[in-house]
Amino acid sequence: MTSQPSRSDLLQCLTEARRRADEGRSEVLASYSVPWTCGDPGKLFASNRLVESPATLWAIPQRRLALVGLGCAREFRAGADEPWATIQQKWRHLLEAAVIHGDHRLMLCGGFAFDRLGQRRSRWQNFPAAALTLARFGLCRHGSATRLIINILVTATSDCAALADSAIADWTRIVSRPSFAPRAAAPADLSEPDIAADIWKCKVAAATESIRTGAMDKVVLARTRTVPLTISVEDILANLSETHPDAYLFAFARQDACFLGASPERLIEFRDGCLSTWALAGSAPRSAVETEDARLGRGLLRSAKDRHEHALVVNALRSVLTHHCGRLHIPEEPGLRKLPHVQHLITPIEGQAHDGLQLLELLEQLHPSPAVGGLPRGEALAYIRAEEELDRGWYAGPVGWIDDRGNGEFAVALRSALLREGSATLFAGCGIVDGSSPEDEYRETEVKMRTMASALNGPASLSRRYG
Ligand SMILES: C=C(O[C@H]1C=CC=C(C(=O)O)[C@@H]1O)C(=O)O
Repeated sequence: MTSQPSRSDLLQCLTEARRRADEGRSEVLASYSVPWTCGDPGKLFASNRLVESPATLWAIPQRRLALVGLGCAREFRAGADEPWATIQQKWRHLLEAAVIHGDHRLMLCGGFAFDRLGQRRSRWQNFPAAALTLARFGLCRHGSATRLIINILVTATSDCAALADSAIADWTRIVSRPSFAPRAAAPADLSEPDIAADIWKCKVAAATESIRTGAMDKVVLARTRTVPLTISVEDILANLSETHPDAYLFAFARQDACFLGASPERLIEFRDGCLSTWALAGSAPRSAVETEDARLGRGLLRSAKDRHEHALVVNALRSVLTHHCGRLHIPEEPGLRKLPHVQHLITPIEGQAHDGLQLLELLEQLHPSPAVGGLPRGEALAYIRAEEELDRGWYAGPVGWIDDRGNGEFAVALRSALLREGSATLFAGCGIVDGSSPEDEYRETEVKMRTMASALNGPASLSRRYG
């Protein structure tokens, strides 16, 4: 069922917020929602991302879950030396006096840089170290039900009628904004060149040697590949959604840049104290031939090197979670997570958090897990900063959402690319442990980049799922 936003209901919500602001609050949130018939969330995001910045998209196609955020009512940030829990405190403070009209949850959506202390390069200039956005316009689809949400901050002097009118007019413009045509091929921006294959393999060899001599147990090294962008964001999202229906689809547009991907890795799902996280590490390619694919999977399950790489992640998650959980369930043996181009070892972990534990506090302790950083964490991060020669930006950082009850879900921003100025920079990394081979690790990053490479190649490549 679709209904237009009702001017009188929105005005009533805004007026009540102004009344509360008048009682001594500097600003009060008015949050209004109405049922909506969702078109294509990817299209809505893509056609508005340059005008309604920041724009956010979060979706799990298989679960029929999609969140789109356009524009900003309030953005919460944490500086490099501020705990992420401060964001949750500020969020709770804003919610205390909020006026809510409609049957919806209020949600922040956004992401965190992989390394808040790492060097910043220009390509990530609009992506802060931590930014969770309360969108001015939100679309929340859950199964067959979708709601349009309008969030507005009101002060004691706000003109509520003008706010209501401009919100309704802006939403009308948003839904009728046409899609962008696919961009013509533009020269790729190579001002920050990607590392040459030989040099990267030397880095892997050097890291393996460091590990062999006992400086670390594991380090994840990443690299990039930059290609011209010849396809629209709408088509990229449609391709990802079709090929990776059970992945976390995410897209964050900030000014003219857009970071997007299809992540296979859950960092945390948190619902009323029940939490779930996945250890995901250890990889093998897929094969289109079933028997060969099964052989590759068995080989991965038996590989001592991959089992060790995986166990380091499981143990690191266990040591964080034991402090915070009454009940904790960790299977003894990993299983396989099969994706279109690659298969991974996976251990799904579940627990019951102690009372009072906050999602963002836990998130900060879980990140970066050795699946994207290394072990010991401090040594691995220092090694990455010194040797990787890459600003990872939001790649391999947590991306996701948190709602007004403190529930939420965050994925690790893998299998992703940053689009900017006619080019797409693809990111991929792999865990280096004792016994890693530079050739194999290089090939593994190539395979991991295929998620984005094939989505960027347009519909023609989609039939070659294992190519
Ligand atoms: C760092 C990445 O993958 C991680 C997640 C799964 C498997 C991994 C591995 O086998 O190395 C990595 O730890 C990436 O995709 O860029």
